[in-house]
Amino acid sequence: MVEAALPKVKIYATGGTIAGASNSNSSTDTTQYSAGQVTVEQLLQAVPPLKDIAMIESEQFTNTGSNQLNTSILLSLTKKIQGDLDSDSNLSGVIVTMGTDTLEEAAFLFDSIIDDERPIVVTGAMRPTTSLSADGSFNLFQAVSASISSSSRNRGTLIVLNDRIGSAYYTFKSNTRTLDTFQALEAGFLGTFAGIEPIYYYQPARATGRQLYPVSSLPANNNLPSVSILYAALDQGPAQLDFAASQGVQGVVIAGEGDGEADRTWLDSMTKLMNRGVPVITASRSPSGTVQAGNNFGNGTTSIPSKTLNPQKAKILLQLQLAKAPLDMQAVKDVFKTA
Ligand SMILES: NC(=O)C[C@H](N)C(=O)O
Repeated sequence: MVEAALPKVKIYATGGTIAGASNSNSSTDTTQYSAGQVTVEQLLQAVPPLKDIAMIESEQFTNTGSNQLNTSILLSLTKKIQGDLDSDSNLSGVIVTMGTDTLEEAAFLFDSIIDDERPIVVTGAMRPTTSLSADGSFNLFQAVSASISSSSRNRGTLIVLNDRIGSAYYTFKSNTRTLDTFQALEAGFLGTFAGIEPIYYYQPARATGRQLYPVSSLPANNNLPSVSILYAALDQGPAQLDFAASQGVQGVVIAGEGDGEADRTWLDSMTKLMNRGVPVITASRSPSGTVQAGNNFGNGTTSIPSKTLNPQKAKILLQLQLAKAPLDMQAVKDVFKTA
């Protein structure tokens, strides 16, 4: 009897706590360790049963904390993933291991660009490899298990940690420490795991607002337009907005109060930027809820509300849109209308 070949997956490892290790060799160190210390080969060796479920190819893409990544590095990774999917019809799915700090916007970027029914599964960990009850190896196993499941297809990029499957569009890091940090408070999770088996609550679907920016719409040099996120708070005047404008920023996202609010004194600076063709998106510093208004600053403001997107995801969307159609304000408004 000929044995059926195992499904083939590709893992790109970029570092993070899932590849982290304590500097003091302490099994209770979950705060002072260094991210990106362990190689992808070592990660795989720590999960022997993986070889029973999938044929794994792996590549050490970077090995760093996710705060050291940038959109240029992530774009080059995204292009590689799209290339792998395009050239290998035997590939069941792709896994990216990374730090959790910027995982939500990295996953959003993959989801916005990669055009394929096969899943991209992004995973990480909250405890380093040297810790008691380190969560990385089981997260990695579940990520591989999700990536080879036919029920994961046509769902875009998935975030898998701590027994849960979330959509890259809505899921965000909600807690600096806890294992259940990734949440999708309003949209809900797409699924869970019964042990290692992914269980989906719904038929495949994409987020309503998801826009596709295929690789062909993106710059060959992987440099996306510069967009700043500015944080609103009491007593915070428009100086940071004026500074960003003086630095030639190409777009601004305001992490506003509540429904995207800021001090009324921001109004002039915002309007000037918009009149110069620099889009100003109003998002919220609140962790969930939509931003609808876009003109709460008084008469005549024309900022663009981020709708369901938090500031860091809105920033990626604006960067992708400005790369595709620079200086096209109407196109930016249209894209955020359905976000
Ligand atoms: N849990 C983590 O992975 C956090 C880490 N600082 C990182 O993002 O690289």
